[in-house]
Amino acid sequence: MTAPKFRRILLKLSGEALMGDDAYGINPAMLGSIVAEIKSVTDLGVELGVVIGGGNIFRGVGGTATGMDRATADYMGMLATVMNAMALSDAMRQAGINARVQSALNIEQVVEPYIRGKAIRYLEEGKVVIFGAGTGNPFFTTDTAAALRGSEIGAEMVLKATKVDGIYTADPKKDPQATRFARISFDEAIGRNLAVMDATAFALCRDQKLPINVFSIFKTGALKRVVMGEDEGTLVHV
Ligand SMILES: Nc1ncnc2c1ncn2[C@@H]1O[C@H](COP(=O)(O)OP(=O)(O)OP(=O)(O)O)[C@@H](O)[C@H]1O
Ligand SMILES: O=c1ccn([C@@H]2O[C@H](COP(=O)(O)O)[C@@H](O)[C@H]2O)c(=O)[nH]1
Repeated sequence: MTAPKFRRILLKLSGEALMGDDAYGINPAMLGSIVAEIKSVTDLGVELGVVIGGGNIFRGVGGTATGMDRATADYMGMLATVMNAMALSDAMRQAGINARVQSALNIEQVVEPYIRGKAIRYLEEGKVVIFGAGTGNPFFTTDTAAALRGSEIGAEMVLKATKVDGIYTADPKKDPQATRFARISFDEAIGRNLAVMDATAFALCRDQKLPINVFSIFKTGALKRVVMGEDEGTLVHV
């Protein structure tokens, strides 16, 4: 059997994707199918860190729309990602995957704090590490957390698993004429202001020479295809 192309990766999972067909929250069937995709790569021996979003529960910008203070709303958003991380970890446990949650915000009665050295040790032991609470700072996103944790753990690639199957010339959900890039450089993605990922995340990955692959979490086998080095979604390169 062919070996995976990557030894250690950072997977950014869309929070919104967890809703499945529901209007809010975590859909158990959707969670189960995401875990099955993850198991297909952990079974290959790939070391996996995961950052999960919170858009299925709460986003800071949504809170500010109702007059809430931005930083307060962002802390709520970060706590939403911890709930998703806990749900994902438990679904992994049920599927026989050994996972640990580490949080960038201290809530030690609930999950352990983020400690880089410990996270790396868990990865070396074959455990999946789920990084909750984003970067721990308001005004950032979980995309930036993925770029940050990916850089810290020495991941060879950031895999952004989202609701669309790659990066397009414009948001494909709004513009049916948009066309997909097979590959795009960081400079072009930033220059074109492509909103699939925030510019801070793109810039950090560019500086760290950490490639990103954007693909659909709804497409069965796509995660494994990326890990095997096959052509899937959009590759963002230096
Ligand atoms: N140029 C583009 N190419 C592809 N998708 C784009 C583009 N511009 C905007 N998008 C939108 O960006 C979305 C993905 O980014 P976003 O981080 O908002 O969602 P997410 O991955 O579901 O994250 P979250 O974890 O916050 O829920 C896609 O669903 C798509 O509709
Ligand atoms: O480093 C971070 C990461 C996230 N937030 C807040 O959490 C929500 C949910 O994250 P998404 O990336 O949008 O899924 C986000 O909208 C922010 O409000 C943060 O403040 N800092």
